[in-house]
Amino acid sequence: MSECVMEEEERAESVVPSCVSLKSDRSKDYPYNFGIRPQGSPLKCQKRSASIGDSSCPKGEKKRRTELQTADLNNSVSQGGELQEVIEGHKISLKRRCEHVTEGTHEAGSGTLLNKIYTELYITEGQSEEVDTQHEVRQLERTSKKNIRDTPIKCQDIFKVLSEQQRHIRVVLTNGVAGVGKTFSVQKFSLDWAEGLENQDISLVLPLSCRELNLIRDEQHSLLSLLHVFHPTLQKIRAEDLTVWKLLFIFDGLDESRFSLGFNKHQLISDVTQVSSVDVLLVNLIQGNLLPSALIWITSRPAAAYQIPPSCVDRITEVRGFTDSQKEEYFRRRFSDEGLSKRIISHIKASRSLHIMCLIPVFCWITAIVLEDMMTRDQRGELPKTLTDLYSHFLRVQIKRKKQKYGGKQRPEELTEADKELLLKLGRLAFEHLEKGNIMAQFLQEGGPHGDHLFMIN
Ligand SMILES: Nc1ncnc2c1ncn2[C@@H]1O[C@H](COP(=O)(O)OP(=O)(O)OP(=O)(O)O)[C@@H](O)[C@H]1O
Repeated sequence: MSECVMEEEERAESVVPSCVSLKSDRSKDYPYNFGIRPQGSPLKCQKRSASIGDSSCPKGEKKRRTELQTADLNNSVSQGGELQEVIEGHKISLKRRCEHVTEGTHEAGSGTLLNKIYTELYITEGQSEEVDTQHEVRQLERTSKKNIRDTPIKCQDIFKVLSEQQRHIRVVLTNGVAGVGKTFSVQKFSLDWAEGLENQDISLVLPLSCRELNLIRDEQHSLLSLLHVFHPTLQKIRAEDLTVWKLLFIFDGLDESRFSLGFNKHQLISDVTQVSSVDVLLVNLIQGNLLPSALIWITSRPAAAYQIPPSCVDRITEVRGFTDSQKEEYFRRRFSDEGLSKRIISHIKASRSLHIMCLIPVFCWITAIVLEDMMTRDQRGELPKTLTDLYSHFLRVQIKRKKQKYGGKQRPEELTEADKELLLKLGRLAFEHLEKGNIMAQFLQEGGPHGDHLFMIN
């Protein structure tokens, strides 16, 4: 999909690390969030403390030890309670950030509820074999018609052992093309967990966006300090807690990572307090040298997934997008006006290319934005039937929204000379980068009237 999208409020703020906030501009909105179900941490602490005893001790020493054990136990119990609080706080904060997606001109955090618009995705275990070089409409058409022998799997089940042949699933790699819903899946998985609905055997879910990890690429960290940086609510968590709890690390958007993950040659790290470069920490986590019992979920566009050696991966899944009935469900959920959703659905069904492209959720979103605008406000124009039509209208709607949000003297529909110049420059930039084979690039336009703007060719 070649699109040049202006990054603005259209994307939800990344819910991952709040302290290193960078507005996302991948397919659109994102966020994550996590919670925890402490698996009785005080109990585990008690066990650890109680094992200190040694029957071969002399009497005085034994008494002293007993006293020490009791103190340690009390300490652990109170720390366990404190830990529980920290975890609950983290859960609440992540839930808050995960439950909304910010779209349109909504202020960050006040957008649509994820659960209102989230539509079940078609996810399979396994992945398509070949890299497809056909035009994307043909590609998608073939994909949707392909006799898929891979097994459908629900997002919330990706770490579950589903058949007798399967062993423990520690590392899951989820592939999917741009805009197919990988980040939304991460967000939904996290929200369900934070709300206590799914995967409650996991103590702590830790989402880390690869894009945001890039920001500390040149820094040295231990795994513990890295967590503190990206999840400040977990400041009080200690090294030993990480080994006791069942953790899930989620690395979303491997394709955006600028790390070179050297799986063949790297420093071995098994201590969560040992400082190293971030890429070395990631490799050790994925390989299981560091926190061997932690679960790891990596999402990636297919072209970048090769970075993870197959030997490290216990399960590969692929987000395939929406089936035909899920496409309809998406539009029904999105619009409370039933008449409008019916009209949109029948328009999409009548246009072969739009219908095929709506396999990809982000395309459903673009279609929804454009058709809603045209059907409710601008009824004169002919509805777009081709992709070029649709993208042109999308650009127009985005410019209009930007003007509505930031104000301005001219009518929102009108393009100023400056708008036209900017659009032509963006077009030229996109074209030049596509010619160079850069299918994804970000540019920062500094000093704009409303601060910096991030543009992405994607
Ligand atoms: N399950 C879903 N229900 C409703 N809308 C969805 C769903 N999945 C994705 N979308 C829509 O598609 C957009 C893109 O999804 P998402 O960001 O999750 O894609 P992605 O696979 O992570 O893309 P990229 O590889 O570009 O990061 C979302 O912002 C949302 O508008």
